[in-house]
Amino acid sequence: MGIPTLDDLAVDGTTVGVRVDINSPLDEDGRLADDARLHAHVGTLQELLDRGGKLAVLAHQGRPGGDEFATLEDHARRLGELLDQPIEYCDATFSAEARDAIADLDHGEAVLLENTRFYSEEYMEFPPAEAAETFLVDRLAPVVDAFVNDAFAAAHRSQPSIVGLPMRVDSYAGRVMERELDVLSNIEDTPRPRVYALGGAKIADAFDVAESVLERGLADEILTSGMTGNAFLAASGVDIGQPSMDAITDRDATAVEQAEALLDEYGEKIHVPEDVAVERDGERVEVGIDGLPVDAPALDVGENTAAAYADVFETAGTAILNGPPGVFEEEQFAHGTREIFGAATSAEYSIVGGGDTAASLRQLGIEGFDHVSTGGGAALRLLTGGELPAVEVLRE
Ligand SMILES: Nc1ncnc2c1ncn2[C@@H]1O[C@H](COP(=O)(O)OP(=O)(O)OP(=O)(O)O)[C@@H](O)[C@H]1O
Ligand SMILES: O=C(O)[C@H](O)COP(=O)(O)O
Repeated sequence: MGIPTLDDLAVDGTTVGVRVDINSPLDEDGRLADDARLHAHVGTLQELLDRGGKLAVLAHQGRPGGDEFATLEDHARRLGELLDQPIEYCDATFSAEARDAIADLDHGEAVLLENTRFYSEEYMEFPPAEAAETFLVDRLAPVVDAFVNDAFAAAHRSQPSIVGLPMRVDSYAGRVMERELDVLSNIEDTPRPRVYALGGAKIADAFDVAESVLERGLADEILTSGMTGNAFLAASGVDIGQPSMDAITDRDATAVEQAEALLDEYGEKIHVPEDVAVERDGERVEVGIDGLPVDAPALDVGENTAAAYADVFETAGTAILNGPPGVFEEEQFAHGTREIFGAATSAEYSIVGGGDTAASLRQLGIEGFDHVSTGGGAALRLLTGGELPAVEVLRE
């Protein structure tokens, strides 16, 4: 992998800054609604604690002004439960109070510092050398002996706690980062045929993935669903109806043209839904292509599409999933997600990327994947052949 890992770090007795990504959905009371990302970092944190580290843990939650912009107090409580030892919470990130909390740590103890994004610089993107001069880095670099970046899900952000600290402190990839890079940087070594199931509502991201993996010869089949599938259906010449078209063009005004261009060039590899499901009088109603257009948005693929896609996975070497096939949050439109994602586990090797995609698996209780990435945007960046600033700076 070419970057230092925890195997290269002499932990005992040292103070280690650890960047994790525990950015999570919150409920109406601002409490954690899902702790999957906290679970993911338990291995790295436990290892560092067991090896005698004093851990200053850094993380962000939400975006300034957003509903999920919140303190990390509840995260510290939950991390303590998961690690079976109290994790101190400090309501400061790099002030004297935070630095004192770090200085007071004993071997095998950890403090979770406050949401890094409470400080404006942490929500800006900088080249690493400039990030190294920010206040957060300037104040924290002198009080840690080493830095471990385990925040794969934020590795596409060139922000101070991600790219600035490694410019000033000896730095290492944590176990989550190491595993994600091992899997997602080596897609070309996975068994064929390689099938990508691209759904969800981030149509532009799905097109980027499709274009990149088709151009690079990585994809043998692409199964389109969700709003992405609706756009491909429209691009294939089917009148899907105004409500579905509006939903697509609200997201991306040129979506249908982009889908047309992909179909023109790679049509034989791209599967388009053959039926959809809409809501009528509160009920799920299946509509075949012949029944389109309809005056309601298509919120799921239909049963025939789900069955056809499930068949493709029967003989797949690798299944790569990004974006749920329907509005799985509503039970009546979860059918496509349940069937298609459920069938994907029959591929020899299966990988899941995307925050909502992973959440859909947990919600529907679908298990058996070889790798469920903690990352959304970061995983996509790797799947489309891009570089991650957090990783580049660990190489230096
Ligand atoms: N036909 C559809 N119409 C509208 N929304 C849909 C449809 N199918 C799926 N969705 C919605 O897509 C959303 C998830 O799509 P998204 O592309 O954001 O997934 P993701 O890549 O896993 O997530 P993220 O990028 O946030 O990590 C879900 O909330 C789901 O309800
Ligand atoms: O959830 C994510 O994708 C990461 O935590 C990064 O969050 P951001 O998109 O708000 O930078």
